[in-house]
Amino acid sequence: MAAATLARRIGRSGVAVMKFKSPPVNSLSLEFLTEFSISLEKLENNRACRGVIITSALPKIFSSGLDITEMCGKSIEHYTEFWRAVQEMWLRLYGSNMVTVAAVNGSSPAGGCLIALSCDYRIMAENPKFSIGLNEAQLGIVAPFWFKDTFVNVVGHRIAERSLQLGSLHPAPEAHKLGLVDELVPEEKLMEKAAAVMAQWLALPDHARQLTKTMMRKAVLDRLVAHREEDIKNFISFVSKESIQKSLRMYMEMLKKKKS
Ligand SMILES: CCCC/C=C/CC(=O)SCCNC(=O)CCNC(=O)[C@H](O)C(C)(C)COP(=O)(O)OP(=O)(O)OC[C@H]1O[C@@H](n2cnc3c(N)ncnc32)[C@H](O)[C@@H]1OP(=O)(O)O
Repeated sequence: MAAATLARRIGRSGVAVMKFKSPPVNSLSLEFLTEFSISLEKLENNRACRGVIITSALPKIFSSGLDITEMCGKSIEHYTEFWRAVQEMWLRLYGSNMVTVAAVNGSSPAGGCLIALSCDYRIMAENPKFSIGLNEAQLGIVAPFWFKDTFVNVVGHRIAERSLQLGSLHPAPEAHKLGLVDELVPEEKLMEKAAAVMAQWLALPDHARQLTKTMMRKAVLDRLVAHREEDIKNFISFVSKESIQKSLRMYMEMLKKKKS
């Protein structure tokens, strides 16, 4: 692949560390998503690997979510390929047999939040400037049902309903209070804590933990698998609307203006 987005390392403990490295903000482009899914598949098939810690190599940003330029002014074929790659990434991560720990060392809106939500445990740097949440509504777009299902499974229906409707990005302390992240630690302790949590989860017999995880997540995973093509059609029809294209363009302009 042209851009090296990820680094992987499997230690003697059977734990891989995956670091997102796609400057400037780890946005989830088609290339990034494809590389991420392939990396997950390789780790999944590697018997030496029992767990993965996902973090960012960039300062202040875990991931800025789906790459908005992939959803602006592109062909139907491109939207199809892109959305299939988003689905594939989620099916692999949410359905992983490995223990997955997100070490959230920066802001994590929308698709970035989905990645963290799809892990078994989330530890975030206790910096109130870092925020996390499914903010799709703020862009004038709607989080798909499987983003919503993943969110509900973590924080419960009421918190998810309010947070999704408002497109809230929660500063780290609030995210912790809502249960969106499991723990806050000083940024310099993040990886040490992630390794300790990982060791705790890996102390259990794999088969019992894996079957329990499958039992908890299967219904939500099966729902997307059963409606995958319909979900792609919905995405294309939604994102192709001129009103949605306009919202996305305006949002990108707002991001650029913010700088100047
Ligand atoms: C239609 C069905 C549902 C589809 C579901 C979609 C889910 C999604 O994930 S949508 C994406 C939602 N993401 C966001 O709302 C995040 C937007 N970005 C930010 O809020 C900020 O960039 C940041 C907090 C992540 C980082 O702020 P910082 O000040 O450090 O950097 P910036 O100057 O804002 O950005 C640098 C550079 O990157 C571009 N960029 C940022 N985010 C994205 C993105 N998600 N996709 C594409 N490009 C992005 C930004 O425009 C800047 O570009 P330039 O340097 O060219 O100006």
